[in-house]
This record gives sequence, C-alpha cells and structure tokens, in this order.
Amino acid sequence: MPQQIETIRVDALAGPPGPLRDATDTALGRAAEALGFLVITGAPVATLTEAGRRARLLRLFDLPAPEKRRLTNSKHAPENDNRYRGYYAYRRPGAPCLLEGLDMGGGDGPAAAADDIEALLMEHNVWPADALLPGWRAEAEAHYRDMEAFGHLLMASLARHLGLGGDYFEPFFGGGSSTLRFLQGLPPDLPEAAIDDRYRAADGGLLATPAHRDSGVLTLLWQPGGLEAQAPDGRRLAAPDIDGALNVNFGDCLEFWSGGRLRATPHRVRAQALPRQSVPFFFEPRFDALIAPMPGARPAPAIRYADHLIEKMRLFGTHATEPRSRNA
Ligand SMILES: O=C(O)CCC(=O)C(=O)O
Ligand SMILES: [Fe+2]
Repeated sequence: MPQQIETIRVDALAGPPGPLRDATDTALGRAAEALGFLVITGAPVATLTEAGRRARLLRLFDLPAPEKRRLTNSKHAPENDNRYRGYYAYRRPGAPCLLEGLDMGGGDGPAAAADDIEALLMEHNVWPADALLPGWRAEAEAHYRDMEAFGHLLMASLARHLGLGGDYFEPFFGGGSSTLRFLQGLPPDLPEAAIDDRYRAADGGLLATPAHRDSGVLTLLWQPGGLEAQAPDGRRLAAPDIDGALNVNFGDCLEFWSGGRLRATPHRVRAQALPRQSVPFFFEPRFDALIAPMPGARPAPAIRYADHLIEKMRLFGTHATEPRSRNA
C-alpha cells in the first residue's frame, strides 16, 4: 500500500530508448497502478513550474471586471456566445470559497447552436484584449501545446509499461479536445453556519475542492499546495511541496480504458489562507475517439469520448451552479 505520493524524474522520456527510459516507464506505470497519483520533475517541455510563465499567465486574474465579463460564458453572461470555453466565477451560497476560472481548448469552431453538443465542444476560445495583457494569448497557446506534447510522452510511457507499444494511444488524441484551466479560489468569506458539509474535512478543516475523481484520461496540474490524494485504504496523502514539480493523476476514462489497471484516484484541496491559484491541464482524447478496454482487459462496449464527457457534464451540471464540474 503506498505510504506517500511518489516523486519521479521523467526527463528520460524525451530521450532515446534504453535502460533509463525503461526505468522511467516502470516507475511511472507502477505509480499509476498503485496510487494513480504522482509528482513528476524534469518535464522535458516548458511547464508552469517556470515561474515567469506562470506569473504572466496568472495575470489573467488581475483583469478588470468588465473584461472578465466580456470573457464570461453565456451561462453567467447571456450576451456572450461562448458556452463551453471562457471565464466563470462562482459565488455559490454554502461554499466556503469563491472560485473563478477560465477554460481554454484547442478548438476554433464557431459559436454553437444550443442543441449542437458536438459543435459546442469545438467552439472557439475567448482571449483577453492584447492591450490589457500583451502576449497572453500567444503564451497560453504555447503552454497548451507544451502540455499536449508532454501528455503524448506520458501516454507513450504508460503504453510501453502496459506492453501495448509506445504509439498505442496516439490515434486517440489530437484535434484540440484537451482543456487548459486557470483557477483561483478566494479565501473563506462566509459565516461558519453557511458552510456546506461537503466542504468540511473530517478533522474540521475547510476544503477548497471536495473529494472527486477527474473524468478524463490524464491530468497535469501545477498547484501551490493543499492537494491531497486518497490512497486505496482511505488515507489522505498530501502532495509533496517540491519546487519544479507537477502533479499527475488519471481520470475515469483511463480507468475504464485500462480495465481498472490504472486508477482514477479521488483527490481534494484544502482551503488556503490566501487566494490560491492552480492550473490543471486535462489531456483528453479526440471527441470522436471510440474507447474500449485495451487488449488484455475484460471486454466492455466502447464509448465515444464526447458521449462520456456529455454524460459527466449532465451528472455534474457543467456550467450550472457547481464549480469545477467538468473533468473534476
Ligand atoms: O485546484 C487544484 O489544485 C486541483 C483542481 C482539481 O482537482 C481539478 O480541477 O480537477
Ligand atoms: Fe481534480
């Protein structure tokens, strides 16, 4: 039973085949099977562990209110046409924290009709005005591409560990379906009595995010502390605070895909004293990918990734009143 979240150096994944890369594949694969949650260092792409890029991208949250309103999804700002991507702020009564965020994808489709889910998933992004945040769009797009490239490297490593051949997952990814999310949770500001039980840990501490499993395949998360993974025996393991580290965990879709071998681990976030910013990247299959348990796993009917996602959105009421509903 894992006693702690393991830290694994992954720079060898970008190198040639050989013993170093094999050892990295084994370490990653075993951690994915045992706890389904790990911390990586030495990512061979630029990540938000680079403080300059992180600070520039997180300036998003300093935008003036009218600009945030212009980026807000149509659920919260009916004058706008973006429904799936864009900015949102939740002021949910009963929650200890306010939460704001912005989702971006790789789609560039037009605004979607209300009933056209497929078009909705590929809708265009919204961008802060360049005069307010010069260079933000280009850097966010570069970061999205870097995270995609890293997602491919990690999936290839898992595929080798599973004996599937390094390119097994390749055809299932691409096409701009992944989600880059910027989040900011504000400090508790509600009276004690207003705090909903789900936001209370058993030890009385406050949670910024209640325990949940991610819905997709692979999550790469920069976070400043507060994150806890749940071990199979129920213990909560705090993510180690390591400079230059990214958290890696897996979602329901990969658990299904691997016949349960790779775990979608429940995790939660303890509320912090200060505004807490975090940046998850959800590496997601193409919306039209047909996913069935991989060779060697017990067969089950295939699901289309878009249908899996839509079902999760229905269950969690995405863009309704619940924060972090999709992929969370
Ligand atoms: O804010 C965090 O650090 C974690 C967020 C998370 O678990 C999610 O967005 O799925
Ligand atoms: Fe999550």
